[in-house]
Amino acid sequence: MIDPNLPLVDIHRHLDGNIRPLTIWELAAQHNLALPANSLDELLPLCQIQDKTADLLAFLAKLDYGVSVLANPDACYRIAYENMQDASLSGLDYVELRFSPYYMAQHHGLNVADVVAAVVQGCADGERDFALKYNLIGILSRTFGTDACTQELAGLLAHKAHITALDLAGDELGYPAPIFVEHFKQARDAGWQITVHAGEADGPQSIWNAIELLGASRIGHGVAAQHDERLMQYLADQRIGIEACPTSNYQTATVIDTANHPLKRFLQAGIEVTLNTDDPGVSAIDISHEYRVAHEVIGLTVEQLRQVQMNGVHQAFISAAEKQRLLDGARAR
Ligand SMILES: O=c1[nH]cnc2c1ncn2[C@@H]1O[C@H](CO)[C@@H](O)[C@H]1O
Ligand SMILES: [Zn+2]
Repeated sequence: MIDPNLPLVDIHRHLDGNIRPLTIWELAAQHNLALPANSLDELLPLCQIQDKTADLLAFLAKLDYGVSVLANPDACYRIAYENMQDASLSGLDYVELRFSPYYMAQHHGLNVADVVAAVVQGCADGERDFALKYNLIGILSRTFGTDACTQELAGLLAHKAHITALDLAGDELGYPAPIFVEHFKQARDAGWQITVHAGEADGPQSIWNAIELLGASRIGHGVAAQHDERLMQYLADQRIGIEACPTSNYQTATVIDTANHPLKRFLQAGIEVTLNTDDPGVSAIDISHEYRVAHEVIGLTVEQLRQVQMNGVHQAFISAAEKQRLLDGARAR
């Protein structure tokens, strides 16, 4: 299903939604933190999805266990480093890891910029040890409101050169794009690319807002675009990519069943759809699972899967020369 002669990338992957359960367990023990579980087996159903949740917010609550054990910057370093190892083990040639430093800092009152520094170092060491390319995307967690996002942005800007893009994630319905216009203006001024979670819990207007008000050149999920023909045409014409994450969309009840995911429809409309994992640790999946689902459940042909794989390269936040290096590397194996 995955073509070994093409690069394999994952460009929508939350590193704070991919904390190993064993690491959660070990960090809790190391820092004397209580978990509502007496064993690793009891922890699993708390921090991983069982089939599906009622809605996006119920899904997002599952991420809280992982970040609750980030007691110091070393713990943040560890999960970043392990994310690079996980990405390498799943066969990725290139990964864009996104993270919300305010969310990671919040439980233990860590300094936001220190969290960013630890993540930057963990990923850089992981790149050296596990031989895969990466870029980091900073997240503003909209759920905490505009003031917290101002702090979060400042922490990310303190390490501006190590961050490639800015994203907006969390409660899309409660905290819509228009209240973050100023944050994203600063991000664009810093030279960052923009991708925004939109059309996941809210409708097509949220996607228009992400593009027109925040400057998004990629859209996370974008499921609601299927209800707006003009928007689908616009995404195709402007080559604004959709970062599709089908299993996450099923688990958050964004789609009723995976077979009805609009991935195929988007491809037919000429949109550069990519295939990604979102929160692989919480969803208990990996990238090969998503390709299998796209083929067996959503019904993409082998040729369409190859198209999706290539779209990931096209939409990656890297230069044309770096894209060519990925293509050459894959062809040579
Ligand atoms: O599928 C998703 N939709 C919206 N927000 C998400 C999703 N997965 C994780 N986060 C949010 O991203 C930040 C951590 O990286 C947190 O704000 C978490 O709630
Ligand atoms: Zn996401």
